[in-house]
Amino acid sequence: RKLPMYGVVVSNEEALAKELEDIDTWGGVDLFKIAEISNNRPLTSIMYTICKKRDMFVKFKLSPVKFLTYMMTLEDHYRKVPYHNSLHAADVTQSVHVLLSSAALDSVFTDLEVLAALVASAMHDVDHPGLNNQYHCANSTELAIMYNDECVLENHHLAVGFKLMQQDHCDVFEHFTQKQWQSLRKMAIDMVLATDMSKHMQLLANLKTMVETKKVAASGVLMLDNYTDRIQVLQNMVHCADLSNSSKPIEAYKQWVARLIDEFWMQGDVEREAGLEISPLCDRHNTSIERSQVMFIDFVVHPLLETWADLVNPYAQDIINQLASNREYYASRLPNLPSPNET
Ligand SMILES: COc1ccc(-c2ccn(CCC(=O)N3CCOCC3)n2)cc1OC1CCCC1
Ligand SMILES: [Mg+2]
Ligand SMILES: [Zn+2]
Repeated sequence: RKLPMYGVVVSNEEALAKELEDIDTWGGVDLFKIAEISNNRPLTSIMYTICKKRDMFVKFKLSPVKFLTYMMTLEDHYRKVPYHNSLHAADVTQSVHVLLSSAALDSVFTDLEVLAALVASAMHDVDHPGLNNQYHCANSTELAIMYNDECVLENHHLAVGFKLMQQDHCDVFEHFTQKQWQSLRKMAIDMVLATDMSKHMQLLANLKTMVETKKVAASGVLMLDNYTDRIQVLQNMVHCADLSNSSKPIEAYKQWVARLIDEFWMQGDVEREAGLEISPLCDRHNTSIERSQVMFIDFVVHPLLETWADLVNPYAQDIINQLASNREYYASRLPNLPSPNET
């Protein structure tokens, strides 16, 4: 049976082909347009295109039909919340695909590690309710009770992502040896759990140490000789992709900001309605969008991406440059503070 070129049946395959041309480039795809053309299946079409390009179906004897059934089921389990929907998962998956292709990482990772990073990215926020971990823990929600306040959402995303795979028609890795399956599952779990912001400082510290002690082969590629080092690079890679909005072309960045603020404000509305304390940045009557973006770039994103750029030096300079220009965009639009003599 002939499968659709990009996994999803679309009205206009040439238009989709055109949008997917620069899938190997940072910020090279317009995901919002891909969502429109693919009948709102950006995650399925992006993931299928990447896995086909990386020859995963041949390498691992994956059934394209089962793969597509799983991806569409996974995509259906992303909620229609403003930010944490399947478009964000498609964005992180494409970003990881580009980071994996850094020349400094050339043939550093095995095909199984690459597949694990792509699967982790695709499922990393599935069934996100649009309410963050702080909300779940503060209110001892069902999920917080289930996961004892520890990486609550991230544990849930993994549970849903892997549960869907147990259905026979979604059993993508049916031909895997027990060893392959256990390895992919452990690596995907370690990567998704590392997208919890509470792990950020530890991840960054590990990455800095790795940069200081990095061993590079004569060919210029990184040498990672144990699981701890290998998984740390993969965890930081997915984490960088998860925080990559501010280092993408400004038009895309502005869209992500608008979607995230919408989701935060919806959470604030839920908290206000319930008479709860409104979480930081979630009060629609009191937010400085520009200031919070500039501060987040200065204190979180830039330190992380700069360290990543050092690790794969010089192969992330364009990412750093885009981040700097995007920071300037918001810094130059900071509402000017009342000058001291104004009351
Ligand atoms: C487009 O702007 C952002 C895009 C992504 C993030 C961001 C932070 C942490 N992550 C990783 C997942 C996580 O832990 N989250 C998901 C976001 O909500 C907080 C818990 N992602 C932050 C962003 O901006 C900052 C927050 C509001 C103003 C400055
Ligand atoms: Mg998340
Ligand atoms: Zn995410």
